Amino acid sequence: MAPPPVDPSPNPETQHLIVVSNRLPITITKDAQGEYHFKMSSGGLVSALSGTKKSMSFTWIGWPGFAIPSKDRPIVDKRLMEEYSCQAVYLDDDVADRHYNGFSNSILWPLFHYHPGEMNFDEENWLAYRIANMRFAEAVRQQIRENSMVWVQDYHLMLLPMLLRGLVTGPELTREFTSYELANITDGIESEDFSLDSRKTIKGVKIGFFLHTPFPSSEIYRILPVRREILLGVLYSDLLGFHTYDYARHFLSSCTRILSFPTMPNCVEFEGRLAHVGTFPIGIDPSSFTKNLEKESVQKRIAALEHRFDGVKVIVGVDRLDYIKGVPQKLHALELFLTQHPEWIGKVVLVQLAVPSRQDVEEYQNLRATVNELVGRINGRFGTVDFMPIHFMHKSLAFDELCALYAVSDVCLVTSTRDGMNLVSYEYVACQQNRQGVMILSEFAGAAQSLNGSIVVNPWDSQQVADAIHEAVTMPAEVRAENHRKLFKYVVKYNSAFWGTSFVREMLKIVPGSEGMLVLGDKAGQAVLQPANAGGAHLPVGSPPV
Ligand SMILES: O=P(O)(O)OC[C@H]1O[C@H](O[C@H]2O[C@H](CO)[C@@H](O)[C@H](O)[C@H]2O)[C@H](O)[C@@H](O)[C@@H]1O
Ligand SMILES: O=c1ccn([C@@H]2O[C@H](COP(=O)(O)OP(=O)(O)O)[C@@H](O)[C@H]2O)c(=O)[nH]1
Repeated sequence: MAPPPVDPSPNPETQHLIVVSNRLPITITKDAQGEYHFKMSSGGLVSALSGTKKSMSFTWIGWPGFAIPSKDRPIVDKRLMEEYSCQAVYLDDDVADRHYNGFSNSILWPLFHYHPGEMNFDEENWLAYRIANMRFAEAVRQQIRENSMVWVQDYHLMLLPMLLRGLVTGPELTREFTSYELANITDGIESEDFSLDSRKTIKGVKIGFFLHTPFPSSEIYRILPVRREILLGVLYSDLLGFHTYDYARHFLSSCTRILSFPTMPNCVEFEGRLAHVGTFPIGIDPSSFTKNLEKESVQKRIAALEHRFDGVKVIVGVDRLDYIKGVPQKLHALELFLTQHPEWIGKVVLVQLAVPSRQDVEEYQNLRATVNELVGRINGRFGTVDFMPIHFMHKSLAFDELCALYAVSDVCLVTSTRDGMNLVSYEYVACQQNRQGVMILSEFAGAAQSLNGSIVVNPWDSQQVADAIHEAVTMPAEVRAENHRKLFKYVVKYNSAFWGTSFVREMLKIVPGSEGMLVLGDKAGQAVLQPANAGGAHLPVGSPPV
């Protein structure tokens, strides 16, 4: 079967793209009068994809974040589609809770961030994960047409590529292995909406998947009781993207060790098809920060903060209150620094913003107590009537305030014990054109592979982090300027639009078979496999790791 001709200059700007993520990028609220309000949300994935939106048109499908009664759904759906090009996936409260808190954030999240001790595997939560993924598959199917490109985001939706592939491939083209695996995932789940009986072939559909978290070493990954199902779930994608080369490499070795599938450096071969694997480091939309800093109100706020912290070096920390962000490690290092350098007491403050996150999950509640205690202890030890070394806020900040805080800070301190990328480090660099502050970055954040010009530290080594704080607050202006120049150049060039368009361009280069699979030839039922991009180096696509 000859592959259809490929457009030699694929153009992401004209592509029909369906983005699917757990959360919609819109925060929906209902007031006392029963009226609905819609607002663009904040957060890493939202900011990255908002940048992409400038250069591509897409429909975004996701969960609205809370239960919306059936009678209200038509009006919500209408506004979402007309004003934001979005479609909601409605989940029952119990399914939503078990899918998000129970499976995604209590099993996959801790495991992917090397915290197997925090992992609580539970069959009910696994069932909810499968149900939620099926609901998403059904919602996406409503939008799919011939040659659609579907781009699935993150660990909440790792079964979706397989379920979608099942829905857009007619029974006549579905191989036995796939039928068996689909039955395994959907087994025992009654659904009016999701029925494999109604599947039919829709030609040219391409499916991409991007993981925003790390993919752990196969030695950690293999702990997962449903390790096979999750790997197979994403392998039905045409292109799988990761932030760093290491995450991609870990994924490939898990495919070899757990599934015994043949892998090449940039793809996995199975079921007569190829799943391509690539590295696409995400970025931010730097202009949204630089432009915001020009606003008069933000300039006034910067002046007020500079006055407030006159003569004091400000270290900023901006983290969701998550155990992966290494906030206790950061506090220990600050304590050590102040102990070893008492001359800096009263002259350095840490402004730590801890954004509330996933508060229904027990580990997050425990972390809050630990952090509160540490902040109290350090402030009690080094604080005076006039001065507190840590300004701690457990809240989220408005964008203007966040930009002003980034801009007035002399140092940004990121001590994540694992972090897929860490966009805060990029945002800090974007806001530092005037001050040219110092970026201290954990080697365990994906960003450390790209942000050349930072001081890279091991957050578990308190002495090293304390030394880095000292180096940062005493760094000569010309060294700061040179480091910032490199960092800023990188952040501007490898921005979120670059990330999004690079991924889509790679998808466009892949040649689908008539059934949307990457089979380039078929002899007597035996697939003849060739990489869609002969010699194509999907590793790395974005920028070379520094
Ligand atoms: O939606 P939440 O549960 O509140 O969590 C917020 C996001 O957290 C995770 O972010 C990751 O994606 C960032 C962008 O690629 C990356 O920089 C960061 O290192 C990751 O932790 C999660 O993966 C997102 O889905 C959540 O929206
Ligand atoms: O009060 C705040 C402070 C920060 N952020 C944003 O949260 C994102 C954090 O992304 P990152 O990749 O650093 O980590 P994640 O929280 O996604 O794991 C950044 O875009 C921040 O600007 C936010 O939404 N509200």
